Amino acid sequence: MEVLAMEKISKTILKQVIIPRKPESYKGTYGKTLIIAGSTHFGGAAILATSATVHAGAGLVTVATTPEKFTAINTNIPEAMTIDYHNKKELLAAILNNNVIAIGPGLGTSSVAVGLVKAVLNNTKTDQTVILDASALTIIAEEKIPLQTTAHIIMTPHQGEWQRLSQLAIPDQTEFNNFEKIQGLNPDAVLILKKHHSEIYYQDMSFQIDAGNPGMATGGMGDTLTGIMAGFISQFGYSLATIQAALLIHSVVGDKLSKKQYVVLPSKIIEKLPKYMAELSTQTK
Ligand SMILES: NC(=O)C1=CN([C@@H]2O[C@H](COP(=O)(O)OP(=O)(O)OC[C@H]3O[C@@H](n4cnc5c(N)ncnc54)[C@H](OP(=O)(O)O)[C@@H]3O)[C@@H](O)[C@H]2O)[C@@H](O)CC1
Ligand SMILES: Nc1ncnc2c1ncn2[C@@H]1O[C@H](COP(=O)(O)OP(=O)(O)O)[C@@H](O)[C@H]1O
Ligand SMILES: [Mg+2]
Repeated sequence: MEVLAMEKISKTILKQVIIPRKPESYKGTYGKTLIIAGSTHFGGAAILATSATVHAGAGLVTVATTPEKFTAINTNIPEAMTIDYHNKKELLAAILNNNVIAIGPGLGTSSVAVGLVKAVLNNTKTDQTVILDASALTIIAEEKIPLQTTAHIIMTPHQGEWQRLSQLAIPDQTEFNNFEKIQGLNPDAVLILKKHHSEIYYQDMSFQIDAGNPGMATGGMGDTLTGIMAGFISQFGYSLATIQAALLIHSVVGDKLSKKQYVVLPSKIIEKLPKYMAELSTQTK
């Protein structure tokens, strides 16, 4: 039986992580990120994840998607580069060349998508971070693909996706059971379980955010979190603090917007990020 509440993540983490940029820096300083996302019916997920990554501060962002979405992506996020994820050679080069790889938003579960998930898990290594979200998690669950990369792994399921992956019905997704399932998948993987007051499982520690609201129950909200997570790790480096800050800022901005907006749009959270990050980075600690 769970008696103690999980540790809450304090907002001070935001000021610790979001520090002023060094004058001599350049785009390479803030990391290279590859977003593998989108398919015929889910172009918006790729746009939101990519836009969130760019707005969160990743130095160079490439999106691997289906070419029919290039125009939409280039129009919405001209800062991002595009590659065709059907082109195995280009895709492999991109997997090898990026520090952070986020895969899954709007990818669907086609045979092409299955191949993309396998390509990422088979070709990433120690100094990289792989963020597994949405369709990538569904594919891993359905195809029973082992999480065998030596890269850092962050899984970001909602409760339905975690049910598929862990076989735990939602009422059974307790702290104890979740830790046990992570051990079976990959003991080094980080789990971000998205819900009202989302949870982080990191090594043998667990944390919860005390932010977020039902106005955020809007399609594309998780795709946006994936982009923020990718952008933060790319820019601030992989650490527990970076993961906590990315998860928290998404909901803190969501809460700010919900004061005046009944429904919180993912694109509005993205738009607000750079200004809020500037405010945090200049505040005294
Ligand atoms: N604009 C775009 O392009 C968008 C594209 N998107 C892309 O669509 C793809 C499919 O992703 P998905 O999350 O929409 O559907 P899926 O994987 O079938 O999971 C839903 C199942 O889980 C259940 N469920 C239980 N608890 C839940 C919870 N807390 N939160 C959510 N669901 C919960 C739920 O139960 P129900 O709602 O039926 O009660 C249902 O049975 C993926 O690639 C994604 O990136 C979206 O991001 C939207 C915007
Ligand atoms: N009632 C709620 N309270 C707090 N946060 C919520 C609520 N509903 C949704 N969210 C947040 O919105 C996001 C939804 O993610 P997800 O279901 O993956 O969206 P999508 O796949 O449509 O992009 C998560 O970060 C979740 O925590
Ligand atoms: Mg999602």
